[in-house]
Amino acid sequence: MAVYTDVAAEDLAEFLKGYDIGELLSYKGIAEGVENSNFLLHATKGAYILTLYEKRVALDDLPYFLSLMAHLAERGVRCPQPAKNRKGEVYSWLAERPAAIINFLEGVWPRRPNAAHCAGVGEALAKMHLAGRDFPLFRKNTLSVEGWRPLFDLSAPRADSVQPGLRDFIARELDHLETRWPVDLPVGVIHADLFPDNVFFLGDKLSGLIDFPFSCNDILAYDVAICLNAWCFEPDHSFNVTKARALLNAYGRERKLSEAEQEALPLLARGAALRFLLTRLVDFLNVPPGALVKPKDPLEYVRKLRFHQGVESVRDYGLTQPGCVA
Ligand SMILES: Nc1ncnc2c1ncn2[C@@H]1O[C@H](COP(=O)(O)OP(=O)(O)O)[C@@H](O)[C@H]1O
Ligand SMILES: N[C@@H](CCOP(=O)(O)O)C(=O)O
Repeated sequence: MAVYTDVAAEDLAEFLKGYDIGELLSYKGIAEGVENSNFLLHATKGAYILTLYEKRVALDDLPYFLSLMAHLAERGVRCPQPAKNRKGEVYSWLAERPAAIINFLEGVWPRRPNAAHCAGVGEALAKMHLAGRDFPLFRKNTLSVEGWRPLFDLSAPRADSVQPGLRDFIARELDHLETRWPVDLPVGVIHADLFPDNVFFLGDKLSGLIDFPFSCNDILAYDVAICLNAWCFEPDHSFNVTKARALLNAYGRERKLSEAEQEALPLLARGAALRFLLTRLVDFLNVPPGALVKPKDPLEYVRKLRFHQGVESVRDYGLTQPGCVA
């Protein structure tokens, strides 16, 4: 989260009259995160998160992820629920942005994820994939392979100012992935951004998943690849195979990865690394003046991508027997 758009107290108090959550007691912007403007809100009936959806969220996509949260919660996946206003709507308008209120989820995200956290996220991801099977809405992933070249075109002219040679590095990787991206792997509802800051724990126990604006329909194993990138590297950028094994095994206990999915994992992990490299690069080069946001480091994902480029088989991610989750 971040704060791109400020909200005046009078406007917020007026906005809250449309909801049955009581009077505004206090609110403050949340500096964490990079995508939307978020506020922690205290009202007489409880604590909530107010989100104003910014650049990467299309208005047409709001019903998808807001109703997905309700769908998942009904099937036992712990995640926040959108509050409906008095007209029964899950979002309305504030400060000229679409805005939603969701309930506050207890827990903290792990600053230093360990193997137990990785197992927790693997299990929760698989359960989410299973719970999404009968979700009736469809949303294409605009940040999958077809979306990467437009991001590259936006960032290419200034990419070398971030690191010399970055432009060519990305261009080569994009060519590689565009010609090999799998088309026949199992698809379904994916979270698409299940980073540590989007998974809450109480002690070692996972207490819930947040941040669904990127959720969409895409290759299920691509979601696993996103998590391998987000959870299984150390601060010194080395890959931690113990964490990866814990994540993959826990995932596999709930939803077994097919042989084809396992074989595709190194390529999917390259794609996932490139996706976050590109969005971070675009954001890094285009911080809006006055925004309360700390752009994330694109070069972290260059290093991760280089690691995956050197991966020969899924065994390098901790799986010992292709075709079966150890
Ligand atoms: N439902 C929630 N309950 C409690 N805290 C939340 C909730 N949603 C978001 N937050 C807080 O806001 C931070 C960033 O939220 P996130 O959804 O990742 O932002 P963004 O909209 O930029 O993707 C989280 O790390 C957490 O501290
Ligand atoms: N996870 C993305 C950034 C978007 O997620 P947010 O939850 O931090 O807003 C990344 O790390 O690049």
